[in-house]
Amino acid sequence: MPIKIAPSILSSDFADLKSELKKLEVAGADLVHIDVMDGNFVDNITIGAPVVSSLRKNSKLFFDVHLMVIHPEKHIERFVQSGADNITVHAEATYHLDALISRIKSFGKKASVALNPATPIYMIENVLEIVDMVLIMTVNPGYGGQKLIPYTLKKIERLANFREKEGLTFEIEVDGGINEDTIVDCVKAGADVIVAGSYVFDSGDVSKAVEKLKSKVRGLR
Ligand SMILES: O=C(CO)[C@@H](O)[C@H](O)COP(=O)(O)O
Repeated sequence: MPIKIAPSILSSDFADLKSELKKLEVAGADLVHIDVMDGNFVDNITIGAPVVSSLRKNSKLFFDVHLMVIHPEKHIERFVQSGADNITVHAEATYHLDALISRIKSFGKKASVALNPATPIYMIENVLEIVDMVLIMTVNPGYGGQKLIPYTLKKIERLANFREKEGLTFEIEVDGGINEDTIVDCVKAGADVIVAGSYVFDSGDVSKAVEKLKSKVRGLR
C-alpha cells in the first residue's frame, strides 16, 4: 500500500485557500487534511462547514476532515453536506463512539477515529473493525508547528501490530510534527497516511515539499 501524503491547510494562507488547494492538486497530494477546531476541545478556532462547502466547489481533492470539537455528533450532517469525504472524530470528545461511527458511514462517508497522545489504544479497541482509519495524534492537538512526541511512535507500532494480528484493514494516519526525518520513523512504525502542515506550507514550494516527503518513504514498505 503506497504511503499517502495529506497536507494540512492549518498552515496555509486562509485568505487564499482556493489557490492553496490548487497548489496541493498540482503537487500530487493524496488527500487534503482540514482541521476544524472549536475553541473548546482545543484552544484554537479555525473553520466550519460553510468554508468546507466553498472549498468543495473548487477542488476535487479527497477532503479529510478532522473534527477537533466537543460533541462532534452535533455537526455530522453539516460536514456530510459540505462535501467531506472522510470525517474523523475524537474518541475523547463523544460518549457514543460506536453510534457516531455508524452514523457517519450511513451517509456513505469514510469514518475515522482520532486519539490524543495520552489516550491509550485500548479505548477504541472495540471499534477498530468498523473504522476506515485511526488518527494517532503525534502532538497535542490545537496548533501547527509543534514537535512530535516520541512515545507516540510506540503507539503507532502497537496499533499496527494489533491490526496485523487481528487481520483488520483500517489505515493508520499520523498528525503533528511531521518533517522529512519524522516521516520515516512514523512509516517504519506502521503509519500509512501522513499529515503535514508547517513542513509543506512554510517550505515556500509546496510541490517540492510533498515530493520530498514521498521520496523519503518510497520503498520503505
Ligand atoms: O491537527 C493538527 C494540529 O492540531 C495538525 O493537522 C497540524 O496542522 C499539524 O501541523 P504540523 O505539526 O504539521 O505543523
